[in-house]
Amino acid sequence: MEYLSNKKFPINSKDYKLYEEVGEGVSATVYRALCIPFNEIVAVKVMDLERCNDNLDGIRHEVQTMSLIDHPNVLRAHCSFSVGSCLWIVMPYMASGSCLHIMKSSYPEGFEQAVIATLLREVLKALVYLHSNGHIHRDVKAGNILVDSKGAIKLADFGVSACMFDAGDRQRSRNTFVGTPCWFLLGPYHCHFLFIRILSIG
Ligand SMILES: Nc1ncnc2c1ncn2[C@@H]1O[C@H](COP(=O)(O)OP(=O)(O)OP(=O)(O)O)[C@@H](O)[C@H]1O
Repeated sequence: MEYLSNKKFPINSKDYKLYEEVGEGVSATVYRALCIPFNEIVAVKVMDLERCNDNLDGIRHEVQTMSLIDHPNVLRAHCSFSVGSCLWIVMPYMASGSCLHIMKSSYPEGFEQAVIATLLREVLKALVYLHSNGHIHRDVKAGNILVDSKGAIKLADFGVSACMFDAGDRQRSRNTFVGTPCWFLLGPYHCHFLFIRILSIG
């Protein structure tokens, strides 16, 4: 089981070698990279803070959440630091990519039921952990369920997550619609169908 370790990842960009791009989101580009002192492959999410100027609070929240979480089914950050106008978030590398990517490349008809059941169990364990610690993910989708080289499943991307104990603006933000259009139109009572749809159609 992988829980918080005392391993201190370096917070200097010179200690990392960026390889190819492995993903691109609305706010960031993700690279496979080498952490040179540990000789360990990691993923580095590079966020251009100038491009996300109006959402610095959200980014701070994402980084804080990713550094504090400690559960085998939730993707955590090893460390984060700024490089010029960018923020680098160093994470474990999830070699098999997202469920969306796996479906698009190998299962265009969607996963088999047994695979869906396994993915569901792992994602639900992540959600139980997050909810019991006061976090709401708010963007559960196939592109945010990542798989590593050994088949371990982790929920990623806390860009629009919220905290149940937040006050002020962030508290109000819990009552707004965020995430990915099409998913948020479904309410919590449709959760079951939502998961089946996430994993069987994409
Ligand atoms: N640790 C990782 N290992 C391997 N690939 C990753 C990792 N983190 C992210 N990716 C890839 O990069 C893509 C984009 O990452 P992420 O969702 O964190 O960016 P984003 O800008 O917040 O995305 P969104 O558009 O969903 O808000 C993911 O869908 C995935 O394919």
